[in-house]
Amino acid sequence: MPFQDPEKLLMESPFFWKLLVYCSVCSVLDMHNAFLSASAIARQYNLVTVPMAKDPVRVLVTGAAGQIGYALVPMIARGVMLGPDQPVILHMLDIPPAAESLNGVKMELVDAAFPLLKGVVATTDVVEACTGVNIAVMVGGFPRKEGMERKDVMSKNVSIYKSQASALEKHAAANCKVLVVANPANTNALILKEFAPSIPEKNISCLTRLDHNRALGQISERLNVQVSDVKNVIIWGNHSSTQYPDVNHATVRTPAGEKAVRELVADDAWLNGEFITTVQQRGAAIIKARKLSSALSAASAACDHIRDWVLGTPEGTWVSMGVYSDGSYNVPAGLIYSFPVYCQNGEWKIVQGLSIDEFSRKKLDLTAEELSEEKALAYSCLS
Ligand SMILES: NC(=O)c1ccc[n+]([C@@H]2O[C@H](COP(=O)([O-])OP(=O)(O)OC[C@H]3O[C@@H](n4cnc5c(N)ncnc54)[C@H](O)[C@@H]3O)[C@@H](O)[C@H]2O)c1
Ligand SMILES: O=C(O)C[C@H](O)C(=O)O
Repeated sequence: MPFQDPEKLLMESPFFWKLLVYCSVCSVLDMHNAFLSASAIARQYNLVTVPMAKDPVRVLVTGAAGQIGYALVPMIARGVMLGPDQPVILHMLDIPPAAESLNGVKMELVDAAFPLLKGVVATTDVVEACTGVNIAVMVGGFPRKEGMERKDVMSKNVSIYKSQASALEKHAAANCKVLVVANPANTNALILKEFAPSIPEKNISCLTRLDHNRALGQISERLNVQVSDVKNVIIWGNHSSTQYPDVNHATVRTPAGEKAVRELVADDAWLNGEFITTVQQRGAAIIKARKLSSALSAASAACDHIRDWVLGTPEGTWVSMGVYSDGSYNVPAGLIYSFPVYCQNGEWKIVQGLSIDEFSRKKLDLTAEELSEEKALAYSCLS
């Protein structure tokens, strides 16, 4: 049932008004007490059906003054992430040089008068930001600048994720779900996991849903079908140019039933070549076109990721999430690697038993190797 304001529902009930008049008389025209008495009686005796309002969920967005943050926070406040009946309290963290801009975002959130938004914490204090949060979307990080080596950017970001891991571990709500967006997303998530040992590994993930959605988009354009009719692509591995977008199990809903993407595209050269490189390089193509990295699609994918994780994936549909490898599909355990997952009751499970051909095997191994190298580099930066 959609969320309805209980007080408004009470006011709309003719019976409530009769009761109110009666209680007013009894309270000798003390209307405030009369209202409280009438609503208490009405609720106690179930005279009016009033749905229970949900408690707000606290959602942390780090790097909230940045460009993904600016696209993401209104989506969360509108119910795109957790549903149209779920009130939220936004916790927004950024660093002191961005404090004024962060405050501007807070002002805009107030001005937008989102009915689901029950509070905003805008802070540069990591402890205040993390306190009591149920969901943490980690977007904050140091962008790569001209002349910087890969190791320099890795070094800055893994130190941020090491310190924010401790703050989340100590101050977030029990069972807080964490999504790392900032690059290198898989390795930042791994560092967060390693330095927050009391957060269960099943609660830490990284964003590869943007790549998954990009793959759906490419197939939909190629076949000229609705993107919502395409499903079960897979992104394996790293959110980098070694990721493997795999369509071997993907299908399209057609008037004649579900058909395999490979059969409909009927062009293996395209599927094994240009399709893969287009998805792998899409982030770079956006940077080239916009002179900025993707933001609205990244924010939308972050909402998709959390929504499916919390509310479940549709029957027969899987999505891609960067999660802690348990050795499934012979991917080395101990990496944060993107797998196909089903979600139910707030938990993800890796889809098992999919066939992996020789072409795919090489691609799964290549991206795993890159992740192992990143892990070693991250540890060398921290030591
Ligand atoms: N995984 C994905 O699919 C995906 C997609 C797009 C972008 N990204 C990555 O997301 C990150 C954010 O992108 P953006 O375009 O919003 O960048 P941005 O530079 O616009 O914003 C980053 C924000 O993080 C803040 N920040 C820096 N250090 C911080 C810290 N220690 N704590 C809190 N905040 C901090 C900065 O002040 C800034 O406001 C980048 O690393 C980008 O590469 C990932
Ligand atoms: O920020 C980037 O390097 C690209 C980003 O991860 C993306 O996939 O759009």
